[in-house]
Amino acid sequence: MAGTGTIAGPAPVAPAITMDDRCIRIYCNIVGNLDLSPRVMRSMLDKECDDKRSNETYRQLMERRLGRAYGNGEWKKLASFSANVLETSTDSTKLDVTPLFLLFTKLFGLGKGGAFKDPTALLAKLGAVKKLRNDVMHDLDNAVDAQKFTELTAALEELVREAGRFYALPQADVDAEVQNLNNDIDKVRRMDSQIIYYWCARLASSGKRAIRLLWKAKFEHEKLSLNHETVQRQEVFHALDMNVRETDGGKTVSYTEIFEAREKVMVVTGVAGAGKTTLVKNIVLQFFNPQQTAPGYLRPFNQLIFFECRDRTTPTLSDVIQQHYEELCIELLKENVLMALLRLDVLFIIDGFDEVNENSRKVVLEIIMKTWRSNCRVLITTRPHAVKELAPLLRLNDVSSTQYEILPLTKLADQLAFLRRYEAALGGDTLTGEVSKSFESLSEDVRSLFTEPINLVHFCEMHKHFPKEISSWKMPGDVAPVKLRLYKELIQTKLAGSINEDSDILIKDMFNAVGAAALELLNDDVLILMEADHLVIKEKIQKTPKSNDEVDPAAVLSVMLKEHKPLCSNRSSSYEFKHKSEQEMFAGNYIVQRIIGGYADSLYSILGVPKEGMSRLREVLLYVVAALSRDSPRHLTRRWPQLKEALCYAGVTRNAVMACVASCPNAGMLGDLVGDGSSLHVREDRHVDAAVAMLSLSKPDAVEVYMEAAALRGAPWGALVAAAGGAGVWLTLSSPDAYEPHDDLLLPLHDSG
Ligand SMILES: Nc1ncnc2c1ncn2[C@@H]1O[C@H](COP(=O)(O)OP(=O)(O)OP(=O)(O)O)[C@@H](O)[C@H]1O
Repeated sequence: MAGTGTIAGPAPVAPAITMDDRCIRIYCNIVGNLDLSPRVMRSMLDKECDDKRSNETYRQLMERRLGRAYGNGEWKKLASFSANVLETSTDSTKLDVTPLFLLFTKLFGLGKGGAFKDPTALLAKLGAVKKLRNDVMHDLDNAVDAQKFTELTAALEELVREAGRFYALPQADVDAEVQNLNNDIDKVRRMDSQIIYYWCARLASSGKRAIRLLWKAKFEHEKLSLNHETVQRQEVFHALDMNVRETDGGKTVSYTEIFEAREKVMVVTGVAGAGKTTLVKNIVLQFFNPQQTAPGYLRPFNQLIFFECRDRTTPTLSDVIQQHYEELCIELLKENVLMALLRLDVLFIIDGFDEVNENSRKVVLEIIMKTWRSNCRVLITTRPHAVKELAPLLRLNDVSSTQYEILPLTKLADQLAFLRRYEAALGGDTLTGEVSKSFESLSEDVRSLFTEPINLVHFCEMHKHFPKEISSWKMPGDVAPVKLRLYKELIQTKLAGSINEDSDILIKDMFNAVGAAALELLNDDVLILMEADHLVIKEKIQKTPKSNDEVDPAAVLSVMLKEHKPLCSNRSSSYEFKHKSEQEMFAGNYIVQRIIGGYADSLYSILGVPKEGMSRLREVLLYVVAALSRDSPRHLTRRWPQLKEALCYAGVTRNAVMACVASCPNAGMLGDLVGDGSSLHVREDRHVDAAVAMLSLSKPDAVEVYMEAAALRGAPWGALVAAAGGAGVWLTLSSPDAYEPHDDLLLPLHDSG
């Protein structure tokens, strides 16, 4: 069979052909659609393009007929996935059914030499052949259907005869072509195991089934980062929206719509924890789900290849193929399986381009170079900063792409829906709704810390591990102590395997390195870190005493910082703590460690900021007081005069003082800050206890209580009146029931003076 792509690689030992009838049917359909159809169409194309110059590409021919050149955007829109092959091919040998069909439709639209012939009948016959190709290549049930091959042979004969009419060929020529076609059809029926289409048939027949188990085992479950609990990945999957980067202002689309892009390469970007890997793993699971036929957006693909850029051990694409189709590669050789695969309709997924290394870069490049055919598509995920490295790689290989950005979950309804899935998956039959209820009860400020999926999963984990702390979160800063513990455990997981010793001290030192930088940046009023700042912190982490070469400081930092891709490709990335309160948390933690570590330095020299600039550290100082009161009250007492002064310079508010004391009762000495001659305001029931603690150490002129009667009834109101001593107590009660008696709340005031 001429031009059928006989195997170019080392010939495998010819297998004993014990093909079952099913495989023969698939073989016929594959050869019919991948070989016979294009050959018939190519011979027609040569007639249609008899004016084509030998060194002219099909794009150039179309431009000549159009009378002008296409703009690049116009061309991409017009030629879609076939753009590349049509602008590089000067003959039809590399064109298969999809670009051929497209070419015919466009050429007919352009007309030839002013003459117009109605192509409707011919296009209908071409369309029938193209439809059969897609039916067979996208659905195995059709590929095993012998009737499809019968339909195809009939459709091809009709096409040859219709082309004869359209191009006014002599009847004898048409009959000869039909005879040739029938001879080829007969040859197909006597299967040839030495041609590439045989391997294609084997792949189409058993390839998907062979790797289904591989991916199911790898991806079916998701292990949570902290408690090693697992959830079914597909059960918790939340369909995230995407922003199309190319369109200014950004159109929002669902993740399935990214496959509607005209470009063959789709690049999905997202910050750390935005859900890139989760997205592609779910796509893999959906593709291989044995229970259902693949969802519509995946139906055009016959095979799926998944490659992770963090892989350092797979040097070539054929090795990747070997991992996918181990058994077939033993029999057919990996190079041949790869060659055959590239003839099928394949989706290549490349995950985590930002983690690419010397080896995996070669594989990525091979994928990009070998998938020029219109039947392959490539989905690449990356953190935003690496786009500037990926874009030139694509450009250099003349590949156009569409870029999408995963959108954060900013709406409460979406956040709750996300949490409920995890809660249901973790709670088994006992869904209590506690996690989502607890989240819903948080203030909007606090909730704004949880817009990336990873943070929402952390919330679930914190809820499980530290539920009491969560119920006391009132401000973003409240999340910090619990987060710190969580960060510690996340880094421990990141470092697992790279350190042998107890990681506690190493992590403490790393936190200090990051905290010192966070403090310095706050002092300079800097929230965005430039590449140089990032480098300095990385060096500090590397120099921590228990660190070693195995510890990757960038990986440790990626747990704490989020990265921003520059808009301009010649600029470097910038970084940011996941929230300002987290920067304050790391800075505060560093100060606490310096104080507890027994350093004699004055507070001001630790803070490194003059009194006038102290307001920048307001929240940091409150964090320090709260942390010391929790972890080492004696150090709080010892440092209190300095801290009090700094807090005064920082202009800490009464409300903030009250909130701080409320979350750390040992911090009652903050009452000092309320000062003589002023009054203490109590507006929340949880602050009543705090006010009692503060009054034991300071004596304001008055205590003013503004509260709902029911709330005050549940608080130690009597103790507050007693602690107020000589200070005047001013009580303003509110109640939904105007006639409800409140005599009980007046009782403690009796004899109070
Ligand atoms: N769409 C989603 N549905 C449910 N959970 C998700 C989703 N996306 C992410 N998650 C959760 O967030 C975690 C982090 O997501 P993922 O690893 O996919 O992020 P990423 O963008 O690949 O991050 P990185 O850049 O750090 O590799 C996942 O392990 C999963 O628990």
